[in-house]
Amino acid sequence: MRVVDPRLLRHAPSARRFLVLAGLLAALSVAVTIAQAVLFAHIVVAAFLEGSGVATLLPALLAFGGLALVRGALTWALDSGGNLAAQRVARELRARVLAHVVRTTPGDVPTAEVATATTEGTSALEPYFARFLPRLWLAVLAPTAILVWVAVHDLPSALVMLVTLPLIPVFGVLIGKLTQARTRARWQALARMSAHFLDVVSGLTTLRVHRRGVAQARGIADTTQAYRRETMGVLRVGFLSAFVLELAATVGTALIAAEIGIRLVAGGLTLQPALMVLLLAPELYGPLRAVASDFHASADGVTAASRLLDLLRRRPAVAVPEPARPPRFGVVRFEDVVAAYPGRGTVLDGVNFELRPGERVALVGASGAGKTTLLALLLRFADPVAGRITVDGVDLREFDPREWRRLLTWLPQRPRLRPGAVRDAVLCDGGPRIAERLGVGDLLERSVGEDGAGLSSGEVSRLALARALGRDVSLTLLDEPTAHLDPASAAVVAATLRELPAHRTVLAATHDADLLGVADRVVELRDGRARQPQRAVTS
Ligand SMILES: Nc1ncnc2c1ncn2[C@@H]1O[C@H](COP(=O)(O)OP(=O)(O)OP(=O)(O)O)[C@@H](O)[C@H]1O
Repeated sequence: MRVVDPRLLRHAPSARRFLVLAGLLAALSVAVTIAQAVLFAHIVVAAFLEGSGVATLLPALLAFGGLALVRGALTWALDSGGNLAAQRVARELRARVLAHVVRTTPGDVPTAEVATATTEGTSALEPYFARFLPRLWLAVLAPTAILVWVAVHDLPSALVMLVTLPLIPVFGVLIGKLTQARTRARWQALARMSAHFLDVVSGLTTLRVHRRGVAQARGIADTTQAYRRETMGVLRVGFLSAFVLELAATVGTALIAAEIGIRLVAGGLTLQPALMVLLLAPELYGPLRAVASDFHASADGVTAASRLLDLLRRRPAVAVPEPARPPRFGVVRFEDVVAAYPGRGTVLDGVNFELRPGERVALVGASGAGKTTLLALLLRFADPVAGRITVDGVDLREFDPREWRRLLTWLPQRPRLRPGAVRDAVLCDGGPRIAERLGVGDLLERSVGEDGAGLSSGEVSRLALARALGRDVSLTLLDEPTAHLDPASAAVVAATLRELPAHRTVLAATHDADLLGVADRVVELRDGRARQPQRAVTS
């Protein structure tokens, strides 16, 4: 596992800036630490061996106090800078991931995974930035600078330091390997728990109907227990690592103290360098010990970040050329369009047909014939695997899908409303009037919860229809618009379609006789092809 993922630096500019800033602050902090040790040794020797008075030592004492303040300020700056960077990076990554997943095929998004990674995952970045990264810099800079400084002033002590120092990284790596496996297992358990919970909640009605509620509660308890076990495992490794590393650092410092003591007694060393080395010894091991014991925080942060970054690696479902052409509506032509799903094979196998501006076309075909798939291609949820769809001769792939979708409205088979005030969800040019005609006008003052909670599915369908028909756009795509409606409402939909302004083009997948009556043309999908357009049956 890399302690700093280069992709993180690429995708989150705040991470790059913080890494540079943390390096500078850490370098300053190391310089201040060394200066403090030198000053302290000087003050002690001057006061106790040379008998200097307070007046003589005042500048040195003031400088020492000043350095202590600077060191405190640097530690504070590193901490709060880290917290700030973590929040910024979390925001940047969350925005990127969410913007990216909406470009992948709807239904193909691992919802629970995205939810976990962008909430729990991003909060795991906080200890990583606020603690681990600054300490990583200190762990690189402090031992190097202290070793060089001590080597210049007392070579034997530097040699002892050089021999004992690797103890900590060695223990750190051993424990790190254990931490890494444990952390990965913990994240997997968390993702499993979230996905399972989401599945259960979305299927709650079905579970109640089939009296499977209690069994599912047991399932939730089991996945929660598995997550608890993994979390405790990670904590155990964390405590173990803290103990082992503390021991290694203490042994290292003790060896240096013993070596210095012996040479001091034997007269091979004077007090000032001895004191300085003794003061610097804990500073040599300290940052390494801190970074090694924080490895589990880093492992959590790195794992969380790499899960977010992996989501960014998911290829978008549709290609977007740079620069994308601004879309203009016109004649839509399907030219030998082939569509396929992995594991299902070809659904549309050379579809050819034309949709002229202002036409009302009904799309019919047996269940599974590919009507929804054809609408999905027009919506650019996917691109044809062969052939092309053109708008006034321009390949649909030339346009930015988001810009293209601004020219359309779409009523899916299972429509949803944005949670909140119903009026806001349906707010569009003619929406409220159509809602009124469909008998759901009074619902506009109500509010709707997640997934349509608080409204019946028929009410959601009618409100969504009002939204789709009410927006004055070029192309309206309707997928079984009357499937969940009573005959009276279906007749209103047909009448509304008939009254739509002439410039609006409508393509509706339907079997409803009323709607077929409104259509200028009927296109039938059979055996993966669009059959010769027939004249619509006029009502
Ligand atoms: N995401 C998917 N992965 C694999 N196969 C799929 C996927 N979506 C649809 N299919 C398959 O593609 C075929 C066409 O599906 P599609 O939903 O386009 O048909 P449809 O004509 O709209 O059917 P219906 O009238 O029942 O809504 C079906 O056999 C379906 O099982």
